[in-house]
Amino acid sequence: MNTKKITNICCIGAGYVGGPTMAVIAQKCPHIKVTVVDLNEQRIADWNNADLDKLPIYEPGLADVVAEARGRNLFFSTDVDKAIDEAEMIFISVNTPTKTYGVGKGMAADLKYIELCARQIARVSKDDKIIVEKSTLPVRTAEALRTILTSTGNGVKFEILSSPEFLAEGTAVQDLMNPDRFLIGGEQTESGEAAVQALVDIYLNWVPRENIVTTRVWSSELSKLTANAFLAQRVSSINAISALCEKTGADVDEIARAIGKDSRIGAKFLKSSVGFGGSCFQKDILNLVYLCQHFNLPEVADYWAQVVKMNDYQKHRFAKNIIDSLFNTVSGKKIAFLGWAFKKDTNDTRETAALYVADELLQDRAEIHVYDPKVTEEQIFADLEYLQTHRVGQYVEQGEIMSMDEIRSLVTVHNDPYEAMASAHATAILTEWDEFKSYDWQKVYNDMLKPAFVFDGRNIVDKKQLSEIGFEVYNIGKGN
Ligand SMILES: NC(=O)C1=CN([C@@H]2O[C@H](COP(=O)(O)OP(=O)(O)OC[C@H]3O[C@@H](n4cnc5c(N)ncnc54)[C@H](O)[C@@H]3O)[C@@H](O)[C@H]2O)C=CC1
Ligand SMILES: O=C(O)[C@H]1O[C@H](OP(=O)(O)OP(=O)(O)OC[C@H]2O[C@@H](n3ccc(=O)[nH]c3=O)[C@H](O)[C@@H]2O)[C@H](O)[C@@H](O)[C@@H]1O
Repeated sequence: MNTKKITNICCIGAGYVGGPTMAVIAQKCPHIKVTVVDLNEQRIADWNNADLDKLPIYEPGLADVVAEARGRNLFFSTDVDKAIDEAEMIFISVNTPTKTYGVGKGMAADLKYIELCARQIARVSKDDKIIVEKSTLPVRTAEALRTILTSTGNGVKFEILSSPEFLAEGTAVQDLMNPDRFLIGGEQTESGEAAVQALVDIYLNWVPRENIVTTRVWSSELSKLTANAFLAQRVSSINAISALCEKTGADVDEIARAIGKDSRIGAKFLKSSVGFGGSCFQKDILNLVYLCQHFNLPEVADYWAQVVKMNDYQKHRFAKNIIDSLFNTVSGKKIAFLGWAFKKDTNDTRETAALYVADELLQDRAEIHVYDPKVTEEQIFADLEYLQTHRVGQYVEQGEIMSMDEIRSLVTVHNDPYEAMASAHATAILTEWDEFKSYDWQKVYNDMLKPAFVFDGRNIVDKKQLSEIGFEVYNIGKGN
């Protein structure tokens, strides 16, 4: 096995993980050539765009990192074969969505893109390589990769490492620059340990050794699903308490502050909300549930499934509260949406709570006027269209499939938040963008219909101030 220092890396998948991760590696390791490849020509063209505002992913600080490394030792290309051939280490960073068909539909991770990568690497490679699983994968995927990679019989040797990514969107660059830890799982063989060391050496260019954790492969793979399950469970736990707060007059933010002071609990990730979104929490928990079912652990499966159920309930509760408060129907009423992204500081909308809330209101024929500082109109309609063809989840399944013509007649996307809210019956805050806090709420009030409702799904506006202006304000987890 090759134990020399790595000088040429390839990453398959130029998405939210592959792009920022490789940009940071390239910036921190000018001696390593990093090539990020993707089948999606538009995405690669966008990564190569001279105008850094047009990068395919919006992340604070990312444009500066790309500007420094691109063309020096960071390259974006569609020539996957060439990049594989030249690389000593190949990161696989392709998407692993929930299966939408066949065995494990709606639960298991769809590994078809991973398998395609493995087959392509096996076909193209002429010398030994280290393969790094960056994508989030079910435990024991490395075994399947090995079977494919070693099936050619051409004598090329592969070491497979698991190094899952823990970055969060919106803070990707910061998370990559100062990670709590980088994790590497490898085999306990001489060549396995050499491969682990090769990757440790790369991370050591900017991460202290104590923040690089090494484990067995299976532990590393399962750590990623476990971390996301624990994080999502915290959000569902505080959201469950928010429902009880609303019935009892307790304040969920005060509770979060009180319990967060306990160092065993910790203060982070206790922000009650309209529900978690994003491409990973739900997908990874469903994957975990599927694995537990597969290994005949139904009690464990049920335990984790409840985290997703609670999240569906939270989104539903928010939508239902809007309808109930607006005198039991929103038909023909104008509801402004502030925010569409699944969290602030990202243009990513995958599994965003806003989509599910919009769907429930559209079922009742509300007119929705959306403003989001970073999400495009095209993306919002693509999300709504996707939902019509993938009605999965305890509440959306009950909804009827709507035609895109009807949806387009009910949904308007605005570039100006004040226009979105003018003459609205209600404003719903779905994403915690900072700019929403500093709006001229008196002007908003003047322009809205009365009674003017604000449903704050992120608890970011000052309820007292808005109530004094005259708004009817509903928060999450605050007895009204
Ligand atoms: N989005 C996030 O914040 C995080 C995601 N992850 C995990 O990382 C993985 C990737 O996620 P994202 O970057 O969000 O996905 P993404 O969908 O943004 O990017 C994946 C890219 O892979 C490309 N691709 C798929 N098959 C390919 C092939 N055979 N050859 C070349 N390119 C191919 C796609 O065209 C796409 O551009 C997933 O497993 C996800 O669970 C892990 C941590 C954070
Ligand atoms: O595997 C992944 O994809 C990533 O998933 C999450 O990152 P991400 O989904 O980008 O963003 P988070 O900050 O975790 O937020 C997820 C959702 O939970 C919500 N959330 C988060 C925290 C909180 O206290 N309350 C809350 O409602 C957010 O608004 C958002 O909708 C994890 O935080 C990352 O460590 C992980 O790498």
